[in-house]
Amino acid sequence: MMIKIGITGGIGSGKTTVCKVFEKLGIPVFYADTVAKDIMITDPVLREGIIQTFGKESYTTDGKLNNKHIAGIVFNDKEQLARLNGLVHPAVFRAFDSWQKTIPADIPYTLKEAALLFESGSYKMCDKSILVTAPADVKIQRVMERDGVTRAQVEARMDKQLSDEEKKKMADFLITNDESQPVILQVLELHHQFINFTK
Ligand SMILES: CC(C)(COP(=O)(O)OP(=O)(O)OC[C@H]1O[C@@H](n2cnc3c(N)ncnc32)[C@H](O)[C@@H]1O)[C@@H](O)C(=O)NCCC(=O)NCCS
Ligand SMILES: Nc1ncnc2c1ncn2[C@@H]1O[C@H](COP(=O)(O)OP(=O)(O)OP(=O)(O)O)[C@@H](O)[C@H]1O
Repeated sequence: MMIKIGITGGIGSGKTTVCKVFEKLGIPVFYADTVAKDIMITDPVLREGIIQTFGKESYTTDGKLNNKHIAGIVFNDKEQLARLNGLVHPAVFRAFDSWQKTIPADIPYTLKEAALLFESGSYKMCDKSILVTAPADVKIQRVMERDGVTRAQVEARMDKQLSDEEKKKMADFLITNDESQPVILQVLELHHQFINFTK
C-alpha cells in the first residue's frame, strides 16, 4: 500500500507553501481546503445542504461560492461552523479516497494537505503526519497581507483551530516555517525518510 502523509498547520503557517516544495520533488498533493471549496460548488447534494443551512446568499447569482457570507456566519458561531464541517468534511473524505486511487503505483508516497487534519479526524486516513509551525504573530501578519483581512478576522479562525501545542502532541514530524531555518532543507530531509519507509 502506498504511504499517505497528512500535512497540516494553523492558518498562515505556510503549509501550502511547504507542499509546493514537495510537489517539485514529484510528490502528488491533495489540497483538502481547495477540494472542499470546489465540491461546495460542483456537488449538487452538498450545495443543496448549504443553501438549506445558510441561505440562498451562500451562492452568488453566477453560481460561485459566497465565501464572505459563509465565513461571516460560521466564524462567529460554533454551532454553525460544526454544521458546515458536518456537511463538507465527509464529502472531502470521499474525494480523497477517489483521488488516491488515481495515483500511479511507482509514486513513493502522497500528501494530504488539510488545515483541519487533526480536528476533522482526517489524520486517521493517513499513515503519518507533519505539522508546519510558525509563531502566532508571524502567521497573523502573513494572512493579513495575503488576504487583506484584519487581525480580528484571522484570530477568529485561529480560535476555531487546535493550538500548536495540541497539534504537536499528535504530529509525527515538524517543519518550522518561522524563516529562521530554510524550509527546503527540512522538506528534503523528510522526503528522504519517507522514501526509505517505502523501500
Ligand atoms: C468558510 C469558507 C467559505 C471561507 O472561505 P475563505 O475563502 O475565506 O477561506 P479559505 O477556504 O481559503 O480558508 C482559509 C483558511 O481558513 C481556515 N479555515 C477554513 N475553514 C475552516 C474551518 N471550517 N474551521 C477552522 N478554520 C477554517 C483554514 O486555516 C484555511 O486554510 C471556507 O473556508 C469553507 O468553505 N470552509 C469549510 C470547509 C473546510 O472545513 N475547509 C477547511 C478544511 S477541509
Ligand atoms: N517562509 C516564508 N517566507 C515568507 N513568506 C512566507 C513563508 N511561508 C509562507 N509565506 C507566505 O505566507 C502566506 C501564508 O502561507 P500559506 O498560504 O502557505 O499558508 P497556509 O498554512 O496554507 O495558510 P491557510 O491555512 O490560510 O490556507 C502566503 O502569502 C505565503 O506566501
